[in-house]
Amino acid sequence: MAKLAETYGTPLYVISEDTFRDRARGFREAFESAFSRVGTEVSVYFAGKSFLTPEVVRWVREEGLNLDTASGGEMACGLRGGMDPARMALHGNNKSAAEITRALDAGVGRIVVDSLPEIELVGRLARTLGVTAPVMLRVTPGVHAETHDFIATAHEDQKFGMSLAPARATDAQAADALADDSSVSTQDVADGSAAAELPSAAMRAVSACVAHPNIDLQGIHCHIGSQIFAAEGFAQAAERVLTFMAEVREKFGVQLPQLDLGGGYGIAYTEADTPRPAQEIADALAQAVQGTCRLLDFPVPHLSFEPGRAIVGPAGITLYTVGTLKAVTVEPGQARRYVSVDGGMSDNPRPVLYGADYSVVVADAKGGLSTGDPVFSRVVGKHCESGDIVVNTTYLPSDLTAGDLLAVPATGAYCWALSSNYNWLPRPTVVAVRTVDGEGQSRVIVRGETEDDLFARMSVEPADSPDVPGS
Ligand SMILES: Cc1ncc(COP(=O)(O)O)c(C=O)c1O
Ligand SMILES: N[C@@H](CCCC[NH3+])C(=O)O
Repeated sequence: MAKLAETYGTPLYVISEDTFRDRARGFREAFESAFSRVGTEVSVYFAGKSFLTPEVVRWVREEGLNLDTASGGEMACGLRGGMDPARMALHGNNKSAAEITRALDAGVGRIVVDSLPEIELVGRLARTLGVTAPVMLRVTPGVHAETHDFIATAHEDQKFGMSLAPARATDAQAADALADDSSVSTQDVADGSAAAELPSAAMRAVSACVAHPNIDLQGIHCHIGSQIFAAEGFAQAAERVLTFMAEVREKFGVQLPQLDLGGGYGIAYTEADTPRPAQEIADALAQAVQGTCRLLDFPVPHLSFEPGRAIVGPAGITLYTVGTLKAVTVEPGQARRYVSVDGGMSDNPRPVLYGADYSVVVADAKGGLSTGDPVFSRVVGKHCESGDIVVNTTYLPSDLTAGDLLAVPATGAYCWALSSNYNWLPRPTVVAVRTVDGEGQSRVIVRGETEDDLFARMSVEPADSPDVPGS
């Protein structure tokens, strides 16, 4: 770590290619083996939103995973990294016509449609291009995942997906649908008597897809949220979506061949987190899917999964250099030492966004040699925000001094991906490390930004332009 910091400077994101590959392969093999025992195949998509560069795309494809993208930019990165478009998925609750056209043109394997209006848009664009769009429908199964509200995505009152719950006449969308349906009178809408007849948004979406000649409806997608430990939520979601697929079969005579259960598997940020091994999650899910399919007399579909954090999160570490140290009285007789480092919320906004906890270790030689007592500490960044916390509560040795090196583990996911230039801090370098023939190697996979990079995108008036009088 000290050598990396010396070579590349800090703050520094360090990504272990070996850990990434091991975890990517581990997830793929765990899901493949669990579901082969219940007689079906699986595809594992790496969720690119967690951390994506062309180099990462190469690791993903070499390990036999597919790629989940959530924007035109992520899709472009996948293509630039050499991913077969057929092995890519495009997500998003507000895809632009340009993004959809690009996906159709490139031959992206699945477009995960998020809303009723999007079906119309995808269908129209596919017709214009003379192609058939491969579509999955994202539904919200109404599962309340135990995680931070901002990263839970399967309950009703949020922006993603289409509800499986029957619509009520009071719903704005439902009222529109009823108004469009000539078999229902305005009076029925007004007094709500047609409500029981009204199908869910998800069922109406299936109906629209089935009717469209340029849409090939392949299956259903759901994603209950992120950083989830309990397998029950995933199993419950699978059960509800499979029940819906059986209803689709009954209503439309169509047996959808694909079920995508998204990602969301939690990782350990601190010792308090207890993630389950991939094999355990996969086995539990395979059992739940098989059990539900038996009950419904529905053939087990092809399954897909989209882990992001669980693959890249533990592969990343951020290195910081200690700067200012300050003791603050918390209450009489109790002090907290504030340890400021040379980065913060611009390279990791997760603590301020989600109250996320991290751990920290001293990463230079002193880490191993220190005889200093542990001191109650908080590691903070250098930004103009008091919420700019890196590690909320920790103990660091009393002899910690400016210039020491700290390492924060488990920063591989949603740190670089969410980074910013707040306070004009250039984004740090990302260096990938691996072991070849017993030798550690490192190389830059994303060059750190310089001030010139930041100025390069701005109009800069010549220094001799006149000041506004009086200013
Ligand atoms: C549709 C979808 N798939 C996959 C993921 C990846 O989630 P995670 O990184 O928690 O595995 C997300 C993010 O929550 C998502 O929205
Ligand atoms: N950005 C979130 C995860 C969002 C997952 C994408 N839907 C996090 O850092 O935990």
